[in-house]
Amino acid sequence: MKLYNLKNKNEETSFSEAVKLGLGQQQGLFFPKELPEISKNTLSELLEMDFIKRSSKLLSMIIGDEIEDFELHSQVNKAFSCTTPVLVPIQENIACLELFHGPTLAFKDFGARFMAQVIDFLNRDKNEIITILTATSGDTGAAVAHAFYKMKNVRVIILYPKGKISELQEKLFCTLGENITTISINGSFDECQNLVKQAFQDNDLKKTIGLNSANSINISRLLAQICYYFEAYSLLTEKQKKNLVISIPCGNFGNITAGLLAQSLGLPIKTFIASTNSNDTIPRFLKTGKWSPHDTISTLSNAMDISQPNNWPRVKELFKRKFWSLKKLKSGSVSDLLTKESLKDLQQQGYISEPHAAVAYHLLRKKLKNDEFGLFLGTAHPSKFKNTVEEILNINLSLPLELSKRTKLPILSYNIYPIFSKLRKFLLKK
Ligand SMILES: Cc1ncc(COP(=O)(O)O)c(C=O)c1O
Ligand SMILES: N[C@@H](CCOP(=O)(O)O)C(=O)O
Repeated sequence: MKLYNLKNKNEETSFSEAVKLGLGQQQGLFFPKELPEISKNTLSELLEMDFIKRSSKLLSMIIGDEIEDFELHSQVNKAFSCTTPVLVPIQENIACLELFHGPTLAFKDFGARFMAQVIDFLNRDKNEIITILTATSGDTGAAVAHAFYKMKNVRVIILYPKGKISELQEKLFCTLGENITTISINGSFDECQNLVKQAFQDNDLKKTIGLNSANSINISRLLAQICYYFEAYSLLTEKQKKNLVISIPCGNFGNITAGLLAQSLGLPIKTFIASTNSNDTIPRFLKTGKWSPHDTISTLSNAMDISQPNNWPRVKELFKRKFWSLKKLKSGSVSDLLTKESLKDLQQQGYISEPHAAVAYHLLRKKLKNDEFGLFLGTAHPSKFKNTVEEILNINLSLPLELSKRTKLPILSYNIYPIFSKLRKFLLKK
């Protein structure tokens, strides 16, 4: 597989190099040079396979012969076997694809766990120290911390906006210790993400600490996420497959990039809806053609509180390469008030959800036509937002073991201001 840097198309790399580099020169994201198209016959064969076998096959088709099939299969098996997606019918024409049955109760487990397997493979028999610097608005941090926990020669540093993630999200990754260091930043997620990008521009630092990132900057994260769109499709009836609309709760736009890549490979998805909370840079851009991010606003769906979505250049590139019009992409933003109403609406139908999925559900209901079938993605377990969900729905939620075993542990985080020189000092000292 060859990839190029979106900021400098002359910079080309292999998949392994792109995974090791994370980000290209001038903070440019890597993007696949070839976009294979799967024939109808191959697609039918793939859809007959189980999740692990199909995902290994798909990733092998995309990545090529850089990683042998048996090795890739073993990586996918280790990464995905504890995170199987579940399809839950809500109404006759709407279902939720739950992607939160992994160890950290969010869809981020797919990408983070696959990336950890690839890094482990690439670093095997080498004694290089790697520093995985990652920014999180709540869920990526936990998935990355657990995926790389106690991995030899890897240290993980996670930055998150202080006071802007849920208490339980924080407990899930800031209580681990060992090779996991967490830093709360006095600022927004966007500032955390900018610190990560700045670190990549510092060549001395990069070399000294063996810098990498497990944000969706890293292409391995997104390739892994393509796989669950195929799984979703395989779980539908023939009628449901016909006019399939998928609504995705969007923050950094990694999830939707993976979905659009799945579509570009030949998965017959009719429409995607990019659903955001009040951090609506993309819906406004699609409406007006103007790029004008506002300051990041705190909302109920905190993991989507992102005003400069990192993956947007990849979405734009894909549309350009496929000669698709951006008009094809539906979008919208949902206020906290409507998020609450949607959560209650789901509760009345017997389904307990959480604010991120509720944003996607709201726009799906609004935009779905009579002859269409709609899926919204359940990206996190409701218990990660226990206080919020309990208050809105007037219920008591019990905690899954993954969370309950961490609630009493102390938070081990450091705290700094979003100033790069401070982070640099920390990274060199620690
Ligand atoms: C629960 C949840 N839903 C949705 C999102 C948004 O996903 P993406 O950043 O891939 O757009 C996130 C964070 O990324 C999240 O943690
Ligand atoms: N919402 C994410 C933000 C990080 O984005 P990613 O695309 O790099 O995973 C989170 O939960 O941390």
